[in-house]
Amino acid sequence: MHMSEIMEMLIRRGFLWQSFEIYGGMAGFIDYAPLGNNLRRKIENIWRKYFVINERAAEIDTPTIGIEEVFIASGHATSFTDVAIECENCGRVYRADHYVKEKLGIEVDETVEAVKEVMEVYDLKCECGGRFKDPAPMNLMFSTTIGPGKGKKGYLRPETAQGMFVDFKRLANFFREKLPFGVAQIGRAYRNEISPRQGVIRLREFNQAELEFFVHPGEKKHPHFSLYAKDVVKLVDKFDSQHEITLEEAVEKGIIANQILAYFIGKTRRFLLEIGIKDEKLRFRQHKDVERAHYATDCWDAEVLTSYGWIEVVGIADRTNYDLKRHSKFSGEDLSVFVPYEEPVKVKRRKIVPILSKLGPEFRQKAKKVAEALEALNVEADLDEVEVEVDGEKVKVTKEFFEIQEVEEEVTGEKVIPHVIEPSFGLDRITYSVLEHAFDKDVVDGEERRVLRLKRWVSPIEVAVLPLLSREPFESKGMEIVQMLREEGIFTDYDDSGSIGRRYRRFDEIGTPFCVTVDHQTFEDETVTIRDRDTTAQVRVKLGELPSILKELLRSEKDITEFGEVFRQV
Ligand SMILES: Nc1ncnc2c1ncn2[C@@H]1O[C@H](COP(=O)(O)OP(=O)(O)OP(=O)(O)O)[C@@H](O)[C@H]1O
Repeated sequence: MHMSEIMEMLIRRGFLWQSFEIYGGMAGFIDYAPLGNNLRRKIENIWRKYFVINERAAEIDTPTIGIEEVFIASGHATSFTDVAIECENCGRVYRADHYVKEKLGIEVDETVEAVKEVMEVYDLKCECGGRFKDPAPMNLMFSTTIGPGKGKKGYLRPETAQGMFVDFKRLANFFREKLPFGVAQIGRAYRNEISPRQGVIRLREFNQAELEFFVHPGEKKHPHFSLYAKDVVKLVDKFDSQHEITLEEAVEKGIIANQILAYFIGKTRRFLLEIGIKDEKLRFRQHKDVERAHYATDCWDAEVLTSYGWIEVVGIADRTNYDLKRHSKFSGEDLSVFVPYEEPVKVKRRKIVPILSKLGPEFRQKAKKVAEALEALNVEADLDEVEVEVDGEKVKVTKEFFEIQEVEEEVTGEKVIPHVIEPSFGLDRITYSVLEHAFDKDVVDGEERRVLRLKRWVSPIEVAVLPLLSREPFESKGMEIVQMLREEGIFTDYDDSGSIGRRYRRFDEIGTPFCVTVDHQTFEDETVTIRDRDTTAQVRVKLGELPSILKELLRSEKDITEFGEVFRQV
């Protein structure tokens, strides 16, 4: 099976098209054609079932353009870079680590220094034979201007995640300040990838489904871990050691940093299997220390084997509280939640008691804020002077303005900035991998056929209604059945052109799991045949029972022969 053979089929049959095709196309952009679009939507809905409905989580939708402040705080404005190399002769620009891997077969750290060294040692040249300029970092965000004239600087979001961090205060309130909770977002993300030469794998505009799961920093556990604890997963750790191990053991041995990461690895695996990724072509690879994003402590990628090699389709990262802390610092908002203790505890502390009669005349309108800042301080020893911050300004307060007293207080809880575990899914890579893994060929009736063995519940067209002969009354009966199935919410197509064998092949090629045929007997006893794409077996069923039988077949992997008299078994 070759990549170009699959791509040819996907384009011809209406799954994926090159964007701007009539103008020559543009690398890094694809159109979802009717079938591909339906497939991706179905995958999204299954994702929702796993990561929103089945968690204490909610889905939101925030703008795809972000104001500059957001990306300064998140670090993307300075750190979201790849190292680029530009040819002095032909002007082509490459992503350095990819070019080095392709030409020299070695991995290079994504730093300017490391790339420079490799270029010198191996005397790396451009494909045109030209010399490269010095490597330089290139920011991957698309920038834009919001509003007329000079306007305000903005960026197209490189991930959906920031929208969820920026809304954290409202979200915490929505979840009644009770941890853990998750926030999900499905939407477009944009990265000005340097040299997107891998077709549908590296896009400049792509679709992400991200879950930010906020937890107490001291409780990196998930209440439903037992659901996946015994699942055996293939892991490649940061030292390149391979393990085939239960998730429970991987946590016990410290291969996976915490239980909640393991939980999401398990859940991600089950989701990917449900949509049709093959288990034997799926592994989880831990990021090496040098590879991890600027915000993460531990990170695992779900990688899928395709004709492009192993590709990352999901990143599952422990982002700690990096993002919330940064947004808190840059916005001045308190992004902590108050976590109550099971029992209040008594603590002794030395407290500053401000002397208000003296503070007033000295600090005037700021006096109240100075007093509050003084009260909030914890002091270890007697002090002659303390410093507090009021409205961003540092203020020195000498001891004539306060007393230090030891008090016993009842503390009912603490403020914490939650940590976040983030499973981040690339829907385009996933959709493409599902198509590749489903692509198959076999021999039916002595002829080679191409068949897309998609899981029934993701197939873009679920049922095809085919009149045996393209004339009346077969056609009207066929259209009547189409209408009946569509009203039941089944994605149904109708085809009356060409021989019945050719029509079956057409629907096999696009992965339609069932074909319903109107034949002579239909008019005698109100029955039709259903044909199964994978086994090509056919059964005869009563027309009145057709919708319920198809619905049951479409949500299960049941054998068609359970549902009716076998009409033809190949
Ligand atoms: N340019 C892209 N085109 C399509 N999907 C992408 C692209 N960049 C990232 N993704 C998807 O989004 C997911 C989460 O993004 P993340 O930031 O972890 O990717 P990444 O590690 O930067 O990807 P890569 O190393 O391949 O550039 C990835 O697992 C991937 O499936």
